[in-house]
Amino acid sequence: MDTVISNGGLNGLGLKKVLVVGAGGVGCELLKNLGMSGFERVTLIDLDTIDVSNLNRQFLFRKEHVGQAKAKIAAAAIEKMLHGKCKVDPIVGNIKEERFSAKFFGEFDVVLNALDNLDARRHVNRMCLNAKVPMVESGSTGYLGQVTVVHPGKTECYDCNPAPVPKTYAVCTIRSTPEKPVHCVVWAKQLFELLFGPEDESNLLADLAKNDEDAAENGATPMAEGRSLQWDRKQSSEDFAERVLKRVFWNDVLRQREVAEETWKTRAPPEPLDVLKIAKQNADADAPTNLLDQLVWTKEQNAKCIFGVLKRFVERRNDEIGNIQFDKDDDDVLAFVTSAANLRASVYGVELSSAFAVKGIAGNIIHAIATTNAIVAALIVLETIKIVTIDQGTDPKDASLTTYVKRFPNSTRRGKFLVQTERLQAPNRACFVCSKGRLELEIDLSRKLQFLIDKVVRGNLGMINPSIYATTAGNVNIIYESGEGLEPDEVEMYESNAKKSLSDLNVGSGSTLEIGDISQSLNLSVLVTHNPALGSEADPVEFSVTGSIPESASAEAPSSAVEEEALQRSNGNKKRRRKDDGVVFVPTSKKEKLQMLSDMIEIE
Ligand SMILES: Nc1ncnc2c1ncn2[C@@H]1O[C@H](COP(=O)(O)OP(=O)(O)OP(=O)(O)O)[C@@H](O)[C@H]1O
Ligand SMILES: [Zn+2]
Repeated sequence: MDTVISNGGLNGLGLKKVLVVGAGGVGCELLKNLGMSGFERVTLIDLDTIDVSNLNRQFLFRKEHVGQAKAKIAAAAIEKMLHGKCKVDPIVGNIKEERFSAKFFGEFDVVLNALDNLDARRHVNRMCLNAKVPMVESGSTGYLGQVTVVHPGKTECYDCNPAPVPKTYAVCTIRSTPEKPVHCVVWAKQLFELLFGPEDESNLLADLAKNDEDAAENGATPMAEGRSLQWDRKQSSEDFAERVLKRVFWNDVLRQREVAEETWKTRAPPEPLDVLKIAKQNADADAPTNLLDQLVWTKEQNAKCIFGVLKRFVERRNDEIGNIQFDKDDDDVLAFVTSAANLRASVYGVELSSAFAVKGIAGNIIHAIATTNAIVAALIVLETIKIVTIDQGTDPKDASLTTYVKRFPNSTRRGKFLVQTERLQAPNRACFVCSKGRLELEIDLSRKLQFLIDKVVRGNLGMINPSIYATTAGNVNIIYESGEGLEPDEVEMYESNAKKSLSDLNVGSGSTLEIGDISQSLNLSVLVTHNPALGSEADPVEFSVTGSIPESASAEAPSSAVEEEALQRSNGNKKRRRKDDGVVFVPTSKKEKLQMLSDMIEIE
């Protein structure tokens, strides 16, 4: 430790200001490497507290730190380890908060991502582009790892390659012909969201709730359309549990046997289960309590578990019902999803799974491997040193690299390698983030504005506080705004708009949406095409977004001078400037890349 050089250190690394985002598996390794390499001025942001499950690989944390802020404990551990030579400034917070503005990012020489989710990565990418600060991006998933560098305006940004779409399943497989545990887990998650989550018209089981003939039969008042399986406030917890169980494991299974008669000629038909009877008859079979061992529960245990947990939601968490998000770390949620998936599996003759396995499938988890994290963190530091010591005038494409850590060595003429490098590419001229590319959106216009906001604008485009202007036949309409500074009547108006369909808001085929997020300094032009077939059983893809090169972009390079201010406020009046509607070119497809980001790995 005493070998650390001070006074700016070797190559002046000690004077460089580094921002590290994330103090998890990769972050802990990275902080140690930075300190040991001679970096002395590090700012560290993490929003989370230390969990017992972090201790096996996040080696800066000890048992006594559980429950405390990661950023603070990691900073203190590094300072102690390096006798105060490396000063780590901890910030407990979400990097997406507005206080972390482009000015904040601009104070650093380099930003290092050690994150575990796509949203935060995309946001940091945008902030670094705005602040013109180089960023090192990383990912680690099981045996696979990836490190790459973004030099704003000079190399590809994080959004230049469209994110892989998470695996979706044909609605009918989930709804009526599950064959694998994963199909049952996806179904159970959907059922959970239907019963306890926010209203979502794209829930795969929405129709299950609609034909609720037995709601009336059981004396329950049918709720709003599509929600009749939900808890009716007048209902006891036991009645609610009975109704749900009878509905999904008995009545609906009988219906599936009739409806899909053809299917059962080639495979065994589903067998309805009287879950309530099983749960009550086996009063002495223990309901499972340990969710993390790898035992597979029996049918009886699953029955007891689901009956218990359904009642528990009503008895203890009724004020949250309608707003509970799926969370793999919420024990009630995991107990529900495991037992529901396993009972479904029993009905369809699919093998049952342990809660541990279900947690992995439902949360898309691939267990972290400390060695991969260590390799990734080492690569991040190598790229960082190159960035901060690079000679002015050197093309960053000649210095920085993308590196993949692979599970199996690939053979090359020079031998077999577990680590493979690739040159950085120039920005994708159709990228809507760094090159002002135009976007085309195909969507069913009977969808609600809320769907557009949640799935397209926040989900697909990665915006946080969007504003949306629609232009149809030359008329401009402000249909949505969010973020701070809105008047109460505006908030009310936009909430009411969110419930309307896009066509009711005058958005038609050929309309242009100008979608902006001031916090990300991002404004986009999106050309809309109506496609009523999207999101149907035959075509489960709910919408499609494709990038294109705007006609106005210069042939040589994307220019930040093309920057437009589509959304501008002045004197309380909203004014806007519009970019020409250019002819749209579809870009040639980008080279195939290994997709290793931890949260996007396919389940199968
Ligand atoms: N928006 C964000 N702002 C700040 N920190 C974030 C943000 N999103 C994620 N992080 C932090 O990034 C780190 C990622 O680390 P890692 O992948 O090891 O995840 P983990 O939550 O510690 O472990 P696991 O998910 O494997 O249980 C976490 O500490 C997490 O709190
Ligand atoms: Zn880009």
